[in-house]
Amino acid sequence: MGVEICVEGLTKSFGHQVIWQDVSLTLPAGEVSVMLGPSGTGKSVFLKTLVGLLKPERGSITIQGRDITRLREHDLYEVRKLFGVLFQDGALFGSMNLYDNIAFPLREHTRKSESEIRRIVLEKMDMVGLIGAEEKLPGEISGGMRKRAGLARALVLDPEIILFDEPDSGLDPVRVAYLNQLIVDLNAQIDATFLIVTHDIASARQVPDNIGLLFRRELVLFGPREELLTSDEPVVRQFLNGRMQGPIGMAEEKDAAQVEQELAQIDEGPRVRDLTPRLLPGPGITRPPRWEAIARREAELHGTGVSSA
Ligand SMILES: Nc1ncnc2c1ncn2[C@@H]1O[C@H](COP(=O)(O)OP(=O)(O)OP(=O)(O)O)[C@@H](O)[C@H]1O
Repeated sequence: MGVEICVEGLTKSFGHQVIWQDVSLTLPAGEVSVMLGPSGTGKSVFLKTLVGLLKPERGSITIQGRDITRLREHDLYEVRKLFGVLFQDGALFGSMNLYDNIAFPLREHTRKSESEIRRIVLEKMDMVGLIGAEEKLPGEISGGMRKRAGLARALVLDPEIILFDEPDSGLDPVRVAYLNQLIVDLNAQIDATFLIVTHDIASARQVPDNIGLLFRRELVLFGPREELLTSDEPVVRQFLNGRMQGPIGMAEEKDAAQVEQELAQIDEGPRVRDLTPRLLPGPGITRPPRWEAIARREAELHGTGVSSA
């Protein structure tokens, strides 16, 4: 059923450069959360810190009752097995075919027989729609297929938590739509806790239960999707609308007077509090109770007449 991750007062610096400070949030078990933020605000650093690859200076990350920032390497190794990570480029080995790439964690971290490994690898390749591509090399397939192969590899150890680092980067809008549907379907099927770092606002509007935004070395907001999508916070409005006017500058922050002047000139008209309908698991995917409840709520909100799959 996925596990909860509780982050409290987390601060990460490199030398004198503070990346973010005093970050507190809870990723609820089994839910999908998205982390947004301008480039360079430390979203990837946040993912690496959660999985224990980077050590924070202050704060705690509690998973299954243990603060992983204080674990020794051996115990951390055990906790890492709870995680599956989809890196930006899929992080596949270029010289290995997809089958061997996806089998790699099983061969490295388990004592399973080759026939058992085969069963698991083909099951995960089927889940991400890659059956038939076992012999392909990463260089012979499209970026979208590489992402799906990376996702299949992230799934083979049956993770409780999956971290996605910009799963949509480099994909065309149609492939992004397919990938989003795959993410929602997977969440319904495996019930793990998902955290997705993305720049894609359309995905952030449709996919998650919760959204967070990092800016100016702080977590500006983290909460239910509806809360962020309808927030009046200037940085949130600027980010969601992808416009230049507001606190986020080209490379550096703007001064307060300039921001105030820019905001005064914006005429957004009547606030369109459009809550984009949530993406639901596709037909053929059995909806667990959590997704049934979401579908009912969506149907009430949007009058879509959505019923169970
Ligand atoms: N190992 C490291 N050592 C020193 N500085 C680092 C290290 N890793 C990241 N940084 C710095 O941390 C900051 C945040 O980087 P990060 O890649 O997490 O940003 P991001 O929000 O994911 O950006 P983008 O959206 O462009 O991918 C950057 O200034 C980067 O140079």
